[in-house]
Formats: sequence, structure tokens, C-alpha cells
Amino acid sequence: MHAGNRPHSSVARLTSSMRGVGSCASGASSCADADRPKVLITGGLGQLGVGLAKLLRRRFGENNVILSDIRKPPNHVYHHGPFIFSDVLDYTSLRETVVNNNVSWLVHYAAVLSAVGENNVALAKEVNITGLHNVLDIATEHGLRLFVPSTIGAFGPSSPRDPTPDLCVQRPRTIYGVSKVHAELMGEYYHHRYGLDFRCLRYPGIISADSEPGGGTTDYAVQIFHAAVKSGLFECNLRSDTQLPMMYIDDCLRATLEFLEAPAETLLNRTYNIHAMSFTPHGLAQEIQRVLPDLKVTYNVDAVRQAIADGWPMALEDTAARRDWGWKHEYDLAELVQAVLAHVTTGNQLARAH
Ligand SMILES: NC(=O)c1ccc[n+]([C@@H]2O[C@H](COP(=O)([O-])OP(=O)(O)OC[C@H]3O[C@@H](n4cnc5c(N)ncnc54)[C@H](O)[C@@H]3O)[C@@H](O)[C@H]2O)c1
Ligand SMILES: C[C@@H](O)[C@H](N)C(=O)O
Repeated sequence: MHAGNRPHSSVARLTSSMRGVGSCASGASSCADADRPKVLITGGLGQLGVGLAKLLRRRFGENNVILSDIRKPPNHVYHHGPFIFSDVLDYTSLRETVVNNNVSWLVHYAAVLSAVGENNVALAKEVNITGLHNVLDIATEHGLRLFVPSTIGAFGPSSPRDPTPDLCVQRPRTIYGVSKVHAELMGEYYHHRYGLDFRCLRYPGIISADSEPGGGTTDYAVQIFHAAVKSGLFECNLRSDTQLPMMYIDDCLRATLEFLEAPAETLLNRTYNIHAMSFTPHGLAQEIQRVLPDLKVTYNVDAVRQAIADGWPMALEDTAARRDWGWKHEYDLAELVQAVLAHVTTGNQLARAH
């Protein structure tokens, strides 16, 4: 509808690598007003957006980070920083939001994840592909820095799986994976063709304590913690020996901030793998059982999710990210389990007290 014929002003092209860069000295906990980017996060009410907004607001100031989504925010989100309705399929309104708010960085989190996507291919195509086209064009036209996350799901059964390098065969068999490879390639194309400051990290499955996963193949690794604390019983929808790359949300969000702030000249690639740990459901259950020995796990395999997981990487190779912009994870499996259990247990106690 909109893609294809939009003019890319030469001014936007020339300045895209200069404007909105917010080059705060790295390591500083916040930065001077003049250097602060104005950030818009699309799809911000999912598993990752609220946490990222908190981190970016600490760094750039509360009013410089706008969360957006098509859903109504819970009170604790609505009352803590700017929130607006924004549908990534509505090109004109998204453009208006960018212009009216003087946005300089766009974090594009709106997406339909792997398992939900296989159940609704039309929706995944629309949100993940048409939505991306809108965002790419608006970011290019207005000289934004654009971050689009990719995923381990951008690889498929014919990719080397253990470890999976940055550059290799990518023939995913899900609409989610296909749309993410498309995003990687389109973003890199716009970078080379129009000078768009496109940045993309391939996230592993992300484990959070206080936000729910949105319908992916790795969701079990979040759900198991809540079940372990609440009932001590968990039915896992993947086979016990399914090894996938995973990461604690704090590492993922910090990686995103550090990568967004990295000077453009240090980025030899525009799309990077990032890795922290790999585990199986059995390995995760064993680690949780060191703290909660009564946890019982049964297996009732979901054929769709299992087929997806069987074609995904078992580990990601991320030496380029470590070399170019200093990526370093802090949480391995033991630290992850301690951190998530502490959060979930406290959350449950607070909920009971109220
Ligand atoms: N969570 C993970 O494990 C993980 C791993 C790899 C990559 N990613 C990527 O990170 C990003 C964020 O993931 P997440 O886990 O927070 O996803 P999520 O599914 O939890 O949230 C996605 C959000 O997008 C919103 N959305 C859907 N259609 C929209 C539209 N038309 N306009 C605006 N918003 C819309 C939804 O309401 C939802 O709040 C996604 O691009 C995802 O592919 C996530
Ligand atoms: C891995 C990631 O992209 C997401 N959690 C999914 O499983 O779909």
C-alpha cells in the first residue's frame, strides 16, 4: 500500500548516520540533554518492551522514551512514562507519531512470534512484513536509528546448529523466521542503499520474571518458573532433550542499549548473533530443583513447537558481537535460575499479601 514509492529525501539520506545518534559517553549512567535521543518503542507491551523502556528511561530520561502498542497498557505502565497507541500497520499515523514527537531512535518490537505465527500466517505476514516495511520507510525518511530484533528463529534445519555462525545458510521453515530473515536483509539493504542506521541483534529465547512471553517456542522456559513456585508441577511442551540458546532478560536489554549506543564505525556488521547459555528442559528443571527439589516436570510435546525447535540453533556463535562492540553476557544458567526464582517468589508473596 505504502511501500515502494515513497520518496527518500536526500537530506534524510545524508544525515541518517549523523542525526539522532545520542552519542552519550559509554559507561555513564545518564547523558546530557543535547545528546539524548528520543526513542519510540513499537509493540512495547510484550515480554520485552516495558523492561527496555525502564532501562532506556534511566539512561535518557523518562520523557525521552515513548512506549507504544495497540493494546491498552496496565496502570503501572500507563502511570510511569509516556505511552501512546500506535499500530505499525498504519503508516500515516506511525509517521505522524515520529514527526510530532521528534523521534530519533526507533526500536521495533511489534511482531507475531513463532508459535502464534504458525497458527495465523496471515497475521504474521501482515505485522512482521508489512509493519517492517512501514518502519523501514519512515526511519529512512526521517533519518532515524532503527533497531529491529531478529531471532534464533531466523535459522532453519539446514543451518549449522551447534554453534550457528553469524553468516550461514538461512532457510527457516516458519513464517516468523522467514519474516525475520526478510527484516535482516531489508534493513541491511536500506543501510547500503539509503544510509539507514539499521541495527539488528539475533536474540536467543528470552527469560523474564515479571513479563509474560507472547506465544513463542521458548515460552516453556519462563512458564516453568511460575509453575515451580506456585504448584510445584509443570507440564513441558518440548521434549526434555531439546537444547536451545537462551538469555536472561537483563542481559538482552543491556545488550540492546549497548548496541544502540555503539559508534557506527565500530559496527562491521549490521546484524549480530548474541549468545549467553544453552540448555534443555531437563537441564533447566534440574537447576531449579537444586532450589525447589519438589518440582515435578512431565512432558506433553506440542508437535508444532517441537518441529520449530528441532530446526533452530542449539547455540549461537557470537564472537563478532564480542569483538566489535564489546558484548559480554553476565548470566549463565545458575545465575539465571537464582535471579528469576527470587523475582517470581517475591512477586507471589506480594500478590498473596494483597
Ligand atoms: N521474547 C523473545 O524470546 C524474543 C526472542 C527473539 C526475538 N524477539 C523479538 O523481540 C521483539 C519483542 O518480542 P516480545 O517477546 O516482546 O514479543 P511479544 O509477542 O511479547 O510482544 C509483541 C507486541 O507487539 C504488539 N503488536 C502486535 N501487532 C501490532 C501492531 N500491528 N502494531 C503495534 N504493535 C503490535 C503486541 O500487542 C505485543 O504487545 C519481537 O520482534 C520478537 O520477534 C523476542
Ligand atoms: C526465540 C524467539 O524468537 C521467541 N521467543 C520464539 O520462541 O518465538
